[in-house]
Amino acid sequence: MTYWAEREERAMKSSEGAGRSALSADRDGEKAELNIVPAGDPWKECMETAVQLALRAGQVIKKALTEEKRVSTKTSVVDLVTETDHLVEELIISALREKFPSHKFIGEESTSAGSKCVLSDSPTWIIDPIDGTCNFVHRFPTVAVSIGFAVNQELEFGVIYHCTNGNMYTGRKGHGAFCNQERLHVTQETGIRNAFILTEIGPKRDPATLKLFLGNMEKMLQFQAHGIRVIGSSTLALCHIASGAADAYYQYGLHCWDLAAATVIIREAGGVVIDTTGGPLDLMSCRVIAAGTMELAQSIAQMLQTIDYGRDDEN
Ligand SMILES: O=P(O)(O)O[C@H]1[C@H](O)[C@@H](O)[C@H](O)[C@H](O)[C@@H]1O
Ligand SMILES: [Mg+2]
Ligand SMILES: [Mg+2]
Repeated sequence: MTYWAEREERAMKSSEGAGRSALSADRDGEKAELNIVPAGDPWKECMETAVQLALRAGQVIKKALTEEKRVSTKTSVVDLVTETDHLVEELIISALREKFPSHKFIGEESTSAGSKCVLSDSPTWIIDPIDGTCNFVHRFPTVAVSIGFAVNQELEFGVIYHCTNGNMYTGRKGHGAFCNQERLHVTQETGIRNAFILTEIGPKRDPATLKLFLGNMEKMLQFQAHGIRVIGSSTLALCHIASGAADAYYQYGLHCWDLAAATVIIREAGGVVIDTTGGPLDLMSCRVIAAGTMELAQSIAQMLQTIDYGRDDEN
């Protein structure tokens, strides 16, 4: 059992059930003996709370994975959402609002319900309650909860919890990135040839989009990339870049709540996260390239045909 799974079990035993916020687990003496949050960190308490809430959310998601689900669709017939997505987002945001009433929140399902997706200078939590909902609906165990945090529009830390294998990925600006207790480092691959590349399909399935998506994959393979994989969770795919399990990731059609936490984790693992044009990352642009090296990221940028998914902050 992983370190975090053991902690999760202890947290569960010290509280009355998954419904209680992680904060009460804290109050029951399950103080997080976290060594991933450096001393004197101004956002220490926030990051510790994020880890506790990710553990709590992970319990709810893991339990619901094999249960019957009520599934509905959002922007397309393959863009799925369940009652657990809503429950988990409400659990996380209500607990954070209670502890940090002046903070702002961007959540995938709140945004989908019409909340404005705007990143101000206020301390802002950027949350994907279940990343990999299509996987979740099909009981495919690659699902995560992602909690990012920004202040003055700068990403400060990220927490991504793999709900079924217990891997807790964390990154704090200027203090490194970890998976459980292990420090993360990206690869040093510089060329597409021999690279192991991850991507995601995105929710559009019209013929023109599919042609562009498959065309981009074809180009990578023509340049003799060793492999391309689509795992159905952009945040966990991005964590694989941070851990060195893959060399690069690109996608059109993800969102700021897929990117926020993972961007800190990759950068703190020594990697780069940029726009698909090769310029600086635009968190709201619904597109990204991440890689262990800037050379590899730029090579991919030169290759890609753009797929337009609009912006998170345009509505
Ligand atoms: O909707 P969730 O939170 O499951 O996020 C997924 C996106 O919906 C996909 O478009 C995208 O392709 C990725 O799979 C991403 O993880
Ligand atoms: Mg989601
Ligand atoms: Mg997502």
